[in-house]
Amino acid sequence: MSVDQPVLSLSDVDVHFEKDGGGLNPFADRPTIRAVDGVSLDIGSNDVVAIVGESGSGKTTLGKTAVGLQQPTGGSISYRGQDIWAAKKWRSNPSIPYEEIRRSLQIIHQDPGAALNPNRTVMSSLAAPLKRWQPDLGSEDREARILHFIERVGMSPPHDYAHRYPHQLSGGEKQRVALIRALLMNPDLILADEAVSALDVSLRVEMMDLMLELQSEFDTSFLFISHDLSNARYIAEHSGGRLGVMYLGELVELGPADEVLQNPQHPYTKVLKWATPELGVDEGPTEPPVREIDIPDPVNPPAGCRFHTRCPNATEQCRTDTPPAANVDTSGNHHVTCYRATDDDAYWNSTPLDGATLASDETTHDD
Ligand SMILES: Nc1ncnc2c1ncn2[C@@H]1O[C@H](COP(=O)(O)OP(=O)(O)OP(=O)(O)O)[C@@H](O)[C@H]1O
Repeated sequence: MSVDQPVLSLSDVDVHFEKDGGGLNPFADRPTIRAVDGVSLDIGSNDVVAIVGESGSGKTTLGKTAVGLQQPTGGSISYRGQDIWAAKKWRSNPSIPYEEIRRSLQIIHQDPGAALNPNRTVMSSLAAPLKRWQPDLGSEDREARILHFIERVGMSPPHDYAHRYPHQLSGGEKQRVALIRALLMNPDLILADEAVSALDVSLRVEMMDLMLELQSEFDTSFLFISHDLSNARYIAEHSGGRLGVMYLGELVELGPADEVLQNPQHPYTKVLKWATPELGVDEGPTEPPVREIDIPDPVNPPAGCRFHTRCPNATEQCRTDTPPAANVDTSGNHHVTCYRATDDDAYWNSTPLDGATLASDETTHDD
């Protein structure tokens, strides 16, 4: 294993589900939901990636797949060079055992209450996984470590909080306990799936600031998932991380947060930006920059570029061909899956679809 090896490497990952259906005919083909399609993403040490996209775009499925909870139906996913599913099935004598991979990849969910046993105190809930992963740690050291973390996340006095039950904690406090539980495992990466979405708006920034502080204190990588661009932006910008945009199962744009927001290249990223008033875009179109409001069904996504049915700049080429991910900056860090990112493509000679135009709307481009 090389030290330069990414913590996680997703290569051309697909996750397709069979949908219940077919009516009364048991032999009918079941429709396929293409929850994640062709996603490639490397996450390094001490790296932060925030993924944003509308409901149903595949964010949760991608996150679960990244941490080894969902098996991909195509492509591969590896932890420090070890294929996670080969390790899980103990194929080819894994260089990293699956248990080690599971410990290194932790999760905090939107609803931390659901992950806490209502009949256990905070101390007991936090001690259980530590006992499993570090059986040699004496009970006094274990308690001291837990109390230290409780205080570190701002719950003071720690002894008081340690003896509370989940129903005696606020939503923000439960989320802090979930964060401690993840950190106690000394993980390489934490998946935070809509981890602040259920909190009051006033508490969200506080919680995100805490995650950012702990991320840098422990050098833990974060995969942060949110349907809300302002939250995803906050995390990615404040950590100097990357922002990824998902649309109908595909990662359509990925790059440094500033770059993606100030110079969005995918027409869908421009839509998300338009729909996020917190980003301070005062000027620009009053209508969303799309031809169609409705999002297509992921069971039967459009051919070609999946966004072509809504895209204000779609051409015949977008309807029939799938654009490859292109780099749009010289450092090679900003990728976009759109023909418009390339200068010399046949796209520019292709006929615009009904209602579309090749011209950019500069007000949404350069604001
Ligand atoms: N286990 C499953 N079986 C069948 N379909 C699934 C399953 N999990 C997810 N899906 C479908 O896959 C698509 C992507 O779902 P996913 O939850 O990953 O999206 P999301 O972007 O996280 O949305 P949300 O924010 O609403 O959770 C959806 O159409 C969803 O219904």
